[in-house]
This record gives sequence, C-alpha cells and structure tokens, in this order.
Amino acid sequence: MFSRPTSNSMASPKKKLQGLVAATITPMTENGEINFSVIGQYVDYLVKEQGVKNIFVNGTTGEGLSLSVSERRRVAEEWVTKGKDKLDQVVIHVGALSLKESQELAQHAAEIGADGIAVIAPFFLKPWTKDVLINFLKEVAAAAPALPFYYYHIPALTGVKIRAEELLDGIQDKIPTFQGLKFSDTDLLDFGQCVDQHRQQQFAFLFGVDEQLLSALVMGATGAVGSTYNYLGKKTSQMLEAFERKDFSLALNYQFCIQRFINFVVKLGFGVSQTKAIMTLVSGIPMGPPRLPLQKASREFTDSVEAKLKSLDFLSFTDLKDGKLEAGS
Ligand SMILES: CC(=O)N[C@@H]([C@@H](O)[C@H](O)[C@H](O)CO)[C@@H](O)CC(=O)C(=O)O
Repeated sequence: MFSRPTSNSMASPKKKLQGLVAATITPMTENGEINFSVIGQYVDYLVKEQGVKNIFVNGTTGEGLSLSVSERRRVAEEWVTKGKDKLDQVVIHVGALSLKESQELAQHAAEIGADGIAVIAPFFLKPWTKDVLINFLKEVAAAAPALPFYYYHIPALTGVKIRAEELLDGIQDKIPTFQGLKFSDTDLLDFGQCVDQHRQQQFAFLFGVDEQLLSALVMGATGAVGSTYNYLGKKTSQMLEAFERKDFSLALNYQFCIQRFINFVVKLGFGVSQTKAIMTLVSGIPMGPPRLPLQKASREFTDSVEAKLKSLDFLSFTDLKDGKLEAGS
C-alpha cells in the first residue's frame, strides 16, 4: 500500500516546492462515495495533458474537511501510490478542527512518504492570537518532524484573520520544519510583506488566487496552488514562462485570457462543485458530485460551460493573436 520509504530525519529542504501545484479534486461516485478507481487516470492527465507534477491533496477543492479521517488517509495513500515516479511532490492537507485528528493525519502523511503537509487554522473554536495559532500548528508539525510544513492561509473560509506576515515572524524558531506559505487571499500587501521579510529564508511562497497569479508573481510568488491548474495548467505554465522571459505583455495577455474564463464561471456561480463539473468536461474523467453540504453544479451551469469551452476550442487562446488581446471572448 505505502509506496515510499519513510524517514526519521528532520525535514530537509530537498527540492523546493515551486511552479504550479494542482489542488486536487476528490472524485466521487453518484452515490457520494470516493471514486478511487479514477485517481491513476487523473495523475496521468495532470502530468501528460496539463504538465502539472505537483499536487495538493485534501484541501478546499478536495473537500478534505468533508471527508472522514479514514477517507482522508485512503485518499492520501491513493495519490501517493499512483503518483509514484510520475509526480514530483505530493503535499497533503492535514488541517482539522481536532488537534488529535490533525496529528494523526500528519503522522500518516509521513508514513506513506508524502512530500509535505499543510494546515489551515482551526475554524470553529478559533485561535484569536498569533501565538495560539502557532502553538496549534507547532503541535501538528511535531507529529511529522521529517516533513516540510506549509501554513495554508485562507481567511475568507476559516474566518481566522491573523495576517500571514504576523504569523511568519519568527515561525521557524517555533516550527523548524516550516517551509512555506500557501496564501489563498487577495491581500497583496500582506503577501508582499511575507516575501519581503523572508527573502533570505528560501521559503516557498505559493499563491492561491489563480485569477490574480500574475500580480503575485510580481510580488515574488515562487509558485501557485489552485483548483484551475487541474484544467488550465498548461495555459498557466505559458504565462509563467512568459513571465520568466520577462515578456510581461504576453504574460498579461495570458492572465487576461485566464481571467475571462474564470470571470465567466464566477458570474454563473463558481465553487468546488463547479470545479468538479468543469474538470469532468475538460478531462473526460468523471469527478462526480460533491458531498453535502455542497450541491451538484446545475445542468444550466454545465451546459453554459460546455458551450463556452467549445467556443474557446477549450482555452486554446485562439483569441490571442500576435500577442494582442482581443476583446469579447
Ligand atoms: C477558495 C478557493 O477554492 N480557492 C482556490 C482557487 O484555486 C480558486 O478556485 C481560483 O482562484 C478561482 O477563483 C484555491 O486557493 C483552493 C486550494 O488551493 C485548495 O483547494 O486547497
């Protein structure tokens, strides 16, 4: 079952997590059970069709907090097993309301040979100060002392508004395995200051608002974790490449094209359920419905997106001519 050897050594920075990281969907059957049978095919799709070799499992997109602990363990195992020799890094989100559950999942991630763990702030009984949040994160990180640890900042969903900049101040003294930040928020002042104040430390700064990634690259993002990289991975990579080449005008054109699609779905009502529907349409792999309390994407949504995808020749950027942005597509 477990595919990679475990290690008892302290976390070593090894390969830095960078570039695109797909926040994986948890495929489900029509009756709400996890559909493990398509995960192997999903890995191949990400690698071959989207060029994405890093994944973030059991996060928001993966409905991690809607799964039981035993399901989360099995999902993590399946991704690690199926990703062996194909994926570069598999990071498991192990955040939970219960510290014990989070520690169990962290330890399990280490046992199965995952490449890192990430944790959100607990969001029912909440930590109200930086020190309390750090103490919680530290206890989880200590359960997997050989794994790189990432803090997953998503204040709009957790309701924990402690600024990331504040949290990062002195974090490695408390959490020696701290390796980076997954920043799913639009506050670029906070994000920029995280980068600015930790330039020497080689942290990974992973941005999580896909439609604004270019702005975060300017601010110093070293990578990105997001739902759209499941089906827009290749296109977003083109934006990253243009940015690397300092062709900012082309990079902006790519970002605008990506925004047009995201804006289209946002106007229809966009979230995890709709991500499942889009991914099913684009990849042909059945992602199934979400689990309650989420509702399946409507037929109207799926039909509109299908028509849009056809008109775009699925985001082939045919509307991007000679590096110029054409309006209205
Ligand atoms: C709130 C939310 O789901 N944000 C997404 C984005 O990728 C988002 O879907 C995208 O920017 C479109 O708005 C990611 O940050 C979530 C994520 O990385 C995860 O699933 O853990």
